[in-house]
Amino acid sequence: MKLHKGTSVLRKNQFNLKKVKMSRQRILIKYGGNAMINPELQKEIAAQIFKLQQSGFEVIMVHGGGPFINKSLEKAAIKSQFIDGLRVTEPIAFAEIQKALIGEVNANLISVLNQNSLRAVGLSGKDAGMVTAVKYQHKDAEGKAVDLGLVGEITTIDPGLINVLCKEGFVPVVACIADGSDGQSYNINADTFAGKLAGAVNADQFIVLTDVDGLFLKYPDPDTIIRQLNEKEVAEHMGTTILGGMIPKIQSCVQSLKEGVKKAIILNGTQPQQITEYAIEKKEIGTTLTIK
Ligand SMILES: Nc1ncnc2c1ncn2[C@@H]1O[C@H](COP(=O)(O)OP(=O)(O)O)[C@@H](O)[C@H]1O
Ligand SMILES: CC(=O)N[C@@H](CCC(=O)OP(=O)(O)O)C(=O)O
Repeated sequence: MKLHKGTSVLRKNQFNLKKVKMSRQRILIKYGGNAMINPELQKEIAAQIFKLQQSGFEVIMVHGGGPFINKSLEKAAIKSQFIDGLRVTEPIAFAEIQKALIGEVNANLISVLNQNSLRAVGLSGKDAGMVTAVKYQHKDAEGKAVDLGLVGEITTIDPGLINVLCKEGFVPVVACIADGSDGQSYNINADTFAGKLAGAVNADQFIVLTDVDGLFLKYPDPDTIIRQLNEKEVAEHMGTTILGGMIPKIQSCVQSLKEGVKKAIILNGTQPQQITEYAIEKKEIGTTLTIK
């Protein structure tokens, strides 16, 4: 059949679009902590995500917001305690944490992203029952059970909503909270949440943004940055080189790789240009995790 010239161009474009969509790479970015507190940095992060989309990537963001939660709890005169990097979450604290993460951090982030050319959609794990959780049963170094309150462990993830949004060019921005089938809502460490979600949505790349260039062999000396680390080396460095906030970041990267993510890296979110330097310009930066 002979097609009208215009139609044939349209068909050709549609075909190309389909092809691009089918081969689109998906990047999940974890954004949190100190790299989040400066609004100017948030604008730059938005510009980086825009560049990724222009280059054909689908982008999903998971965010934390530790410093914002700390402020909210302080304001409400609720004491906050961390055990092994996890915030002990009493019900009264949970209410403030949920307000801070969904009502403040997520809402503000969405405004910044959408004022900077993106079509970002604010979510938490609760939406459409995307992420479900159970109470996390923590054990200390001696194997003794420790009650962390409403800290959750992810049980299921339904990637359907994320797939629909990404296909249409939206940027899902997900706060690290989920419901349990027991009627409780849970507070989940954002690194852990992000790594699990990266695996479940078949992300090609998982980028963890923090406030340093990567993992340093001798923290805080940036000249000792470790460019690549495999699972065996992670085990060797755990508790010696890998300390504090780096523990859940490294663990979530390894977890995501085990669940099929192709590349996992820690980059400096206070240097937002690192995102495209890594994903588009392929510069050798950050700390890359591997499982081989
Ligand atoms: N070996 C290490 N190399 C780099 N940073 C380290 C290392 N060990 C511990 N850290 C700490 O981990 C921090 C990042 O974790 P965290 O503060 O939880 O980040 P975020 O707030 O971005 O979630 C760094 O600022 C640093 O203080
Ligand atoms: C259970 C637990 O510790 N939850 C975290 C969730 C936020 C988070 O992880 O934020 P960052 O990524 O900014 O650290 C908390 O309450 O601080």
